[in-house]
Amino acid sequence: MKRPVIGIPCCRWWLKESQFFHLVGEKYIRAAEGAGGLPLLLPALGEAPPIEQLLDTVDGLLFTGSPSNIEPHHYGAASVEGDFNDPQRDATTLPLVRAAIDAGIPVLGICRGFQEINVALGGSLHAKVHEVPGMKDHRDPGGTLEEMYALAHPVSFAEGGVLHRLAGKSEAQVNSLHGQGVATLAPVLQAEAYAPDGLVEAFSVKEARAFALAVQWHPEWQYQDNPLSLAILEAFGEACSARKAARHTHPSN
Ligand SMILES: N[C@@H](CCC(=O)NCCCC(=O)O)C(=O)O
Repeated sequence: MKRPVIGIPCCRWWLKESQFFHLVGEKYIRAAEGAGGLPLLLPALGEAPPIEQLLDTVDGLLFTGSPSNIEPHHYGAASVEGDFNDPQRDATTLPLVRAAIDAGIPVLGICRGFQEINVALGGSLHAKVHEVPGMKDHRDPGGTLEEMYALAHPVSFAEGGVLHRLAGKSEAQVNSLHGQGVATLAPVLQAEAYAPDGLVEAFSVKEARAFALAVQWHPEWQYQDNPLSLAILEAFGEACSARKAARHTHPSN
C-alpha cells in the first residue's frame, strides 16, 4: 500500500560563505513518516509558485517551525530592525496555505507553520510576545536540545474541540520555543488551546473540509514518547490517507 504524500515546504537559508540552500529540519521529516506519510520536501520557490501543481502532488501539507519570522508586512505591521526573515518561504507558504484549505487538503502547522496559517488567513502576530503586558516569555530557555524542548507550560483545551478529543483530557504540558505569537486570530480560525497567560496555542479551521490544525508548540520533537503528539500525527496521517483514497477514486479531487 503506497503512503500518502506529505509535502513539507522548505526554508531558504544562506549558508555562510556558500549559497542558498532549501532546508527542513529532520525531526519534521521523521514526524511526517510517523504520521504514515511519504515526506516530500517542497522548495521555497517564491513569487508565483505553481500552487495547483503542488497541490496535485500532495495528500497533505506539514508547515514546519523555523527560527525565521514572517515578514510583518504580511499582517500589516512595520518591519522590525534586525529581524531574521525568509521572504521566499513566505511567498511560497502563504498562498499554499490558502489554496490547500480551499481545496480540502489536510494541513498541520507547527510553530512558524502555525503562525503562517494564521497570517495567510488574515490574522496578525505579536512581534515579541514577552514585551506584551501580561504575557509570559515563551522563548526557549537555551541549554541542551533536551532542555530547549522540555515541557515548559500547560495548555488548556477548548471544551469539545479537536485537541480536547484527541488528548482525552482538558489540559496538557507542552514545550515552548517561540518569540512571536497570535495577536489577532484570523476570522476563519477557532482557538483550540490557550497558555495560562491567554495566548492562543492551537487553532483549527472552522468548517474545514479536512483536518486543519495548527499548534504553537512542537509535537514533532520526540513524538514517540508523547501520547498527545502521537494522537495529533495519527489524526493528520489518517486525513492524508483519506485524501489519497478520495483522489484515487475521484481523480479530479
Ligand atoms: N520564529 C518564530 C517561530 C518559532 C519557531 O518556529 N521555532 C522553531 C525553532 C526551530 C525548530 O524547532 O524547528 C518565533 O520566534 O515565534
